[in-house]
Amino acid sequence: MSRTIGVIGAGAWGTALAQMLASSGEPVLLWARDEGLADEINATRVNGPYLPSARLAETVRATSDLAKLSACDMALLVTPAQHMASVMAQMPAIPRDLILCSKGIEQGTGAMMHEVAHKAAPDSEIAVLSGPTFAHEVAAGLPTAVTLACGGGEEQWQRLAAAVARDTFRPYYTDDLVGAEIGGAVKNVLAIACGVVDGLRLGQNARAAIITRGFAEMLRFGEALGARPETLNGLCGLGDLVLTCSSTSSRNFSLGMALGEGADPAGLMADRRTVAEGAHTAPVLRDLAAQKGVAMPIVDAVARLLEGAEAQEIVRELLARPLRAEGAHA
Ligand SMILES: NC(=O)C1=CN([C@@H]2O[C@H](COP(=O)(O)OP(=O)(O)OC[C@H]3O[C@@H](n4cnc5c(N)ncnc54)[C@H](O)[C@@H]3O)[C@@H](O)[C@H]2O)C=CC1
Ligand SMILES: O=C(CO)COP(=O)(O)O
Repeated sequence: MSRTIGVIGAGAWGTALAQMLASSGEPVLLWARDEGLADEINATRVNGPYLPSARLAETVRATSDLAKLSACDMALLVTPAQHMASVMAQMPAIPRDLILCSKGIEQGTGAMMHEVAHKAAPDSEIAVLSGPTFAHEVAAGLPTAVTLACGGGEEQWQRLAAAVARDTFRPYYTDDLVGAEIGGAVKNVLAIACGVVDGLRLGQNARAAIITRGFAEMLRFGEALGARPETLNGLCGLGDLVLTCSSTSSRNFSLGMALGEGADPAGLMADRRTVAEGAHTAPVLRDLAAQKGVAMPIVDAVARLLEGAEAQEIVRELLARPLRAEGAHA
């Protein structure tokens, strides 16, 4: 068994996590799909297409050979949510400890990421790392705190916390995998909604209203799926919601802004190299909420906008909804 930590996915977040882990001198093996990118990272110490701001430590080695990651005893999975299953299926063996870092829900199956991972690797112990974490800040060593949800309970937490905590990277424990995943998946959709508000110049009152009413949607959906409210009140829920709903550094927020400014959704999606997970999560989240009888009007609005509905019309509809008690469940 190699003591090297594996990071599967060399987008912005996988690269930042690799650099954060390597900051203590640890060897880290980073998998990039594209052989040319792996070579470029090894030769220049920079991931130009996805995280140009960071110069990577010498102990980060990139490879495009997934089989090499199978030899690690711990791996962070950092692919876009929709590609996690296909990447895992290509691995000859899956490391025992898996830390899932993607934020989304699988289209077609409606599966959460830990369900996708468990199906592909029933013998692995699964954890979820999620929270307010812009990749470029983590790579720069700026202070960051995350939720580390461990399905294997406190024993796994002791092992993983020791492996991923660093001077400026601080994990907090929970055993609530579902809550940790719902926070990250739902906040991406709400960040799109906040971007739309900005793009339409609807003001900061409206943004605060979307964050608060969106958080109520996240809590309702979480309750229906068995998440604990205190998890969603934490870094992976409220923390990440606040970060991504108020910054153009968020790809989801920026996508929403462009929609609010009148861009064509299909064109926006076709032109992307980076992932805006909320656009993939919105339709599947809307369907899951409907199946569970959970009212999520803001999520529904984002899904319709992405299907081409007119933004001003959606806003009129949201504002015309019946008046109700703030704590009401609908
Ligand atoms: N960038 C950030 O600040 C953060 C991102 N995340 C999450 O991490 C996950 C990955 O996002 P980023 O690293 O930001 O990605 P990115 O947007 O920087 O890069 C896109 C990634 O998708 C990969 N990709 C494209 N098509 C693929 C395919 N068919 N199979 C496998 N991989 C494919 C590309 O190789 C690249 O690594 C997402 O779920 C995101 O929500 C979580 C926290 C922070
Ligand atoms: O998840 C993130 C920060 O916690 C990154 O957000 P975006 O994917 O919207 O850029």
